Amino acid sequence: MQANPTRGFLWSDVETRTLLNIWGEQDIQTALDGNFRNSFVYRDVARRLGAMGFERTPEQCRVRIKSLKRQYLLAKEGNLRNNGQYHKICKFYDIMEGILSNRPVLDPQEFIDGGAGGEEAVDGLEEDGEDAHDAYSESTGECPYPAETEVKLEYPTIPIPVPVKVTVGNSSTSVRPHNSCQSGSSLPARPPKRPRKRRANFPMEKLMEQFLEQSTQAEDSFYRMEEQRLQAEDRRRAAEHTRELQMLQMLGQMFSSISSTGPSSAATPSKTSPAAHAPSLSSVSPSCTRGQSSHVKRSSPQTDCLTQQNQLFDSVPQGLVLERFYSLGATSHRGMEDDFISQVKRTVPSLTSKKHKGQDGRIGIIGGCQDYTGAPYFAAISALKVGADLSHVFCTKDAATVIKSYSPELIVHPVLDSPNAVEEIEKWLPRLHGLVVGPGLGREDLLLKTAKEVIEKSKTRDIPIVIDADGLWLVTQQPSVIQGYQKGILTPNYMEFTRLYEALYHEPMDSSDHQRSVMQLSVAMGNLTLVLKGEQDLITDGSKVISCSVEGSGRRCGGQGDLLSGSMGVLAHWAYSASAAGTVKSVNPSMVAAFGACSLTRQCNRQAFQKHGRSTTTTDMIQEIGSAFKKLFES
Ligand SMILES: NC(=O)C1=CN([C@@H]2O[C@H](COP(=O)(O)OP(=O)(O)OC[C@H]3O[C@@H](n4cnc5c(N)ncnc54)[C@H](OP(=O)(O)O)[C@@H]3O)[C@@H](O)[C@H]2O)[C@@H](O)CC1
Ligand SMILES: Nc1ncnc2c1ncn2[C@@H]1O[C@H](COP(=O)(O)OP(=O)(O)OP(=O)(O)O)[C@@H](O)[C@H]1O
Repeated sequence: MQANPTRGFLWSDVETRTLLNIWGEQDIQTALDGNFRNSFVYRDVARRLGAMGFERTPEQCRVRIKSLKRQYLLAKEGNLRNNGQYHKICKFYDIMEGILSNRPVLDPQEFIDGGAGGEEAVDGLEEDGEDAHDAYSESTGECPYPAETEVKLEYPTIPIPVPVKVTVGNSSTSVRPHNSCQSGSSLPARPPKRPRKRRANFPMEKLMEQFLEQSTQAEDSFYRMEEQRLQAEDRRRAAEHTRELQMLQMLGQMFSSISSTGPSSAATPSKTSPAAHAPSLSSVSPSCTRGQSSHVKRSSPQTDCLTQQNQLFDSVPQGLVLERFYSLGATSHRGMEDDFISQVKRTVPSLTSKKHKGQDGRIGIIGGCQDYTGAPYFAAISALKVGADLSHVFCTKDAATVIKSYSPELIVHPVLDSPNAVEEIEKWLPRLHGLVVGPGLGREDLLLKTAKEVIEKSKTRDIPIVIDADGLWLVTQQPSVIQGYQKGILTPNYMEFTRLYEALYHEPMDSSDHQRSVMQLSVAMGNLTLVLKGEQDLITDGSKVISCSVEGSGRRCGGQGDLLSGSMGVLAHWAYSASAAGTVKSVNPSMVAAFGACSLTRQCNRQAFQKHGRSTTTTDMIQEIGSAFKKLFES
């Protein structure tokens, strides 16, 4: 698809988030700060965006980033943070803050004046003073704003309801609504340049709020329309993609039936060619998880995916499938797994006699009700076995005695269904390093409400939060409870994933392309780290997908997900501590923790299965945590 140069301002939220993701990546930021020509950097940004399915020119990316920076600075400068107004001005404030707070201080004037500075210059497109003004208008569809207000926002060329009237001293200035501004040849004459000192007398903040509110409304309605259009386009593309795959599969079947009737059928000739250059098929499965087979009649669930995958790889020219896979920016080869394992190793705290109890982690589990007592126990004991010093369970009254009876190691609080549950749990939050919400929580409104409030309070304390099981049910009802919280990790199984996807996108996910779906969902959740559990665990933070395919076994007993979430709670605490201490760099700590916990769970499964075979239970797996951990992360 060709990038459309006339669509400069038409950026959907998802597209913008994806752009910010890419732009915020360490290597891009370093390149922008360093000696590279920015034109090269934005070319790379555009290429990566293209790989995610959004075709944009480098210039469009650059202008969009510049505009976002401007909005961010206006919001920041406008001192609107306290009353929460800043989000109206800059929807992506939190993401920008996350990225820009790690960068050298920005000069707000640089963006307000529209002058080119550092990162802004691009070969042949340098912006400077007034020229920058025009270049900006043309490529974004935004109109120049009277110079004395110094407000430049990105918004589409649709009517803004009421022109804002502004009084400066004795003179009154009518701020022209945006639709008066046409792109290209019909651009109005540029307003006369005013001396800068007049700006000081202007009632800037009030005007800015008023104007921005109106333009944001107009922008919102425009984006809604645009979103609908993009969704329709996505549906069309998905249908096309499915048709393509079906045709290729039919072709493959035709070829194999021809060759199997031929004289050399015993050598399965249809397979020889693709298999010869198939790069580690076991770790490259763009579409298969256990869940997908629920749509397919299956005789042997454990081999189902492999069979489907092999059929596809056998019948379809390899390049087609792999190209699509890699074009999504996904990496899943062995080297990537090794990299992540060594990152996890770096986060593991050393065991020294200088430490006191609690320093290696105090983890809280929110869950446990009359029906489910096993799940919170599994999660809490796994946290301890991985290496946390203390593990707390906050459960209902009737679950508490049962959970206590499983293990004297756990600290059990029977508070979840008490009238002042939130206050009771909040008392403990200052002492907790990680929270796991959901194992055995149940779906009663009252308990979900308590869980929601505890999540809100934990966010203000910057505690890493893993959400699993019924906690994901809550997120499906109210995604905003965790949306955009960078220390949040969601761990859905296939069922939980589809529910969440449909809640956010209002349409079924593309079950032929899980890589893309996890990425989309993560972006829609504000770049939350997401683990789609299955034959391979797919882990993403919206910028890339890594897959964990450490060998497990075919045994799928209930509770493995609880082992995963409990251990992830500890590893998340360790990863964020290591990141703060500079021990791990240039990598999202949540991704490291997620990868570590997935590898560990699978390794436990494998070891337990070697001993117990079909009778393996989660308790057997928990007994393997010590040796599995040592094998993976301490060898
Ligand atoms: N010992 C205990 O106390 C334990 C308690 N637990 C606690 O139970 C609570 C509810 O959790 P949950 O597991 O029943 O709900 P959920 O995951 O929505 O499954 C519902 C249905 O979805 C399906 N399904 C599931 N996975 C799928 C897949 N990959 N691919 C395709 N389909 C899949 C499957 O449907 P089926 O195939 O049976 O028709 C399944 O029955 C929660 O609090 C949890 O923590 C557990 O931790 C276990 C140990
Ligand atoms: N088909 C599979 N092959 C290998 N490992 C798997 C497979 N499915 C899941 N796993 C492993 O088991 C772990 C738990 O995933 P699972 O899908 O069982 O979660 P869950 O349904 O939430 O568990 P729970 O029973 O605790 O609710 C995952 O991290 C993954 O590593």
